[in-house]
Amino acid sequence: MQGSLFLDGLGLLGAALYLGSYAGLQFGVIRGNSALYTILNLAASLAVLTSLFSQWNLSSAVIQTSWVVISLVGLTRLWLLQRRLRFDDAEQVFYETHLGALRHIDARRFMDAGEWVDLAVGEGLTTEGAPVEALFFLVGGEARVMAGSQEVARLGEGALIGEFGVLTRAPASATVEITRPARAFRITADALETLGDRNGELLRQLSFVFALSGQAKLATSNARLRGSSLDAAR
Ligand SMILES: Nc1ncnc2c1ncn2[C@@H]1O[C@@H]2COP(=O)(O)O[C@H]2[C@H]1O
Repeated sequence: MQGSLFLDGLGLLGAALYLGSYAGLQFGVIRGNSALYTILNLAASLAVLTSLFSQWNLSSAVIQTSWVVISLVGLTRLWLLQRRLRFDDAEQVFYETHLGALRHIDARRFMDAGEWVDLAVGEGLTTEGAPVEALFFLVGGEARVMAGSQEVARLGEGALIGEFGVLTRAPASATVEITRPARAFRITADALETLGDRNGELLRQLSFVFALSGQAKLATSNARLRGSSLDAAR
């Protein structure tokens, strides 16, 4: 008798969980593709399924068992997706420095289309006047930026290199060469083009990211020029 009371209670709890999750979905409190929604449905179906042991009903058992299986498949799919979207430490730095405005999945696609490379001192990343073949993102190390024979900047951790020309394949505005061993994310102009053909929104976001980086560099260069012309005038 007590056991049957317990099972009835469990059945009612299951019903409450079903109704609560459905109401949450309809009222916009819970998202249908969230883990929470699936977990509530899993708990509801397990509770109702267990409660059937007090009063067996085959069709209800079939529904609840199917609900449990579908929920478990859904949760496994969500877990696999989350795992795939995870960034390692270097990727996380890249994401936080430049790619925060991108959807997680698009940042993942972008990074999957490139590779991480170790760059030795003397290695050239761009050659002034030659088409930009790849974009680099530096993690550590250092590179110098040469316009003709003049050094115009030094770039280190967090810098993008090649962002002006990589999408348009314009001639590089400067020659960039590694001066301290660096680890870098590298994505070729070809890979970016393929990515952009498939995903126009990602291309638009990347253009924005590259423009922001270029703007910051221009502002730094202008400030330096302003400083040196003031020095010259004194
Ligand atoms: N004044 C500058 N300061 C910092 N970086 C620069 C400067 N001029 C050129 N660069 C970098 O050198 C790269 C050469 O290729 P891009 O012109 O595509 O993009 C350029 C920038 O990433």
